[in-house]
Amino acid sequence: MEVDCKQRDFTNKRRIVVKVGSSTISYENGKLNYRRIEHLVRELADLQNQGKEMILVSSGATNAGLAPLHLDHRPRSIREKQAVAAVGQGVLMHTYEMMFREYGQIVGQVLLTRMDSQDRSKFMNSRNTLLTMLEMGIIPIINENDVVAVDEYKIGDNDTLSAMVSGLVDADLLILLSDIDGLYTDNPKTHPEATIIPVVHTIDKHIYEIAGDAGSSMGTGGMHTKIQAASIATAADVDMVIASGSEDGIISRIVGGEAIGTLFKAKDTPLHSKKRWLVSGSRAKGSIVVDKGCRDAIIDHGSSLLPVGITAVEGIFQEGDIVNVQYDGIIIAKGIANYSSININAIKGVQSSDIPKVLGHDGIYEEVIHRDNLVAMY
Ligand SMILES: Nc1ncnc2c1ncn2[C@@H]1O[C@H](COP(=O)(O)OP(=O)(O)O)[C@@H](O)[C@H]1O
Ligand SMILES: N[C@@H](CCC(=O)OP(=O)(O)O)C(=O)O
Repeated sequence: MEVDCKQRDFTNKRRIVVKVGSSTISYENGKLNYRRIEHLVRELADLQNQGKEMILVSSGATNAGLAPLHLDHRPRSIREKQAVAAVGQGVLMHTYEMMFREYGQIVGQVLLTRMDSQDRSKFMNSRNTLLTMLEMGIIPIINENDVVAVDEYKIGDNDTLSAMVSGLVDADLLILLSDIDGLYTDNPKTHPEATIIPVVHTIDKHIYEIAGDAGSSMGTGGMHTKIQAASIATAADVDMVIASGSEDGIISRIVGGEAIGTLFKAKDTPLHSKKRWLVSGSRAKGSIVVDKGCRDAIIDHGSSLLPVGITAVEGIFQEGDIVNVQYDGIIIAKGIANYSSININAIKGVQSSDIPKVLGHDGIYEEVIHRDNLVAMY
């Protein structure tokens, strides 16, 4: 983990995704914080006027549905939460639409589920719509489609959704606004002595270990989902900043290059379309666990994944499915498997030249994942 307090050069960042959490745009009693929303809208509109392309990922539908339904807390059951979100999403959009109109901006609602990016053609469709909106000067306002998204179609948190969106539209910068002003060495709500980390260059196990759960009953996922988001964004070549949503003017200051919050540096390896989809849209069906040598070959040398470095296989998947590659308990890469989980189990630890001996006619590939179909996420 390196620390770097230098000014950041964000002047060329043109396409910017801003994500606001429920805790940023609502009060603790669940009601909307109009003052905050107004400041946020004003900043986004102003940056759009400067020629930037702004995209807003906004949480808060569930909270915004509480007051109209005379509820004082979020319901427990998923069905009721979905019904409340259906009401709240309308309230939220109406509020944004009115406020953005005051500043002469047109907004469009985009509700996504994992299904909308799971296969590559759907990924490209969602991408085309969003890019067309940007071309037309529309500010997309995105949330998960909570009303229909359950189980396997659910992304589950808007930190991850905003990182996926950033990859989907080739964003230059992702800003996560939260109730905390960055990643700390420990959860500052329980460890007041914790200090902020200004820059993270590599998202390693230590970074996951210090990231805890949500600080309020309103947030989903806490710092952990923000680190997952950073892993997707930086692998998709997008810089990401976590900063406080309660400071007025913070987005402009970040875009202006002030060293605020925690910056997660992009990998600086522009990705081709297929790899972009692998990182930002696809969902893994299982995991391949590798040893240290294999980890180093993939991360440090961009090598293919060979059977000799595999120690275990998790889940059931087929040849051609997308899988995570794990080392030491964290996901270090994502790729398309050349073999099924059953066959990988049979060839794990084996030299590539011996694959045909183990698998017979099925053993046609030297690599379990070819480097062209493998993206590092570490
Ligand atoms: N290492 C850490 N650094 C900063 N915050 C942390 C850390 N670990 C856990 N947290 C908690 O994560 C919270 C932010 O996540 P969350 O409540 O989900 O916010 P949001 O609603 O903005 O998405 C913080 O308020 C804090 O309590
Ligand atoms: N889609 C949900 C929010 C999910 C979510 O990630 O919330 P948060 O942690 O506040 O960003 C909603 O609009 O209520």
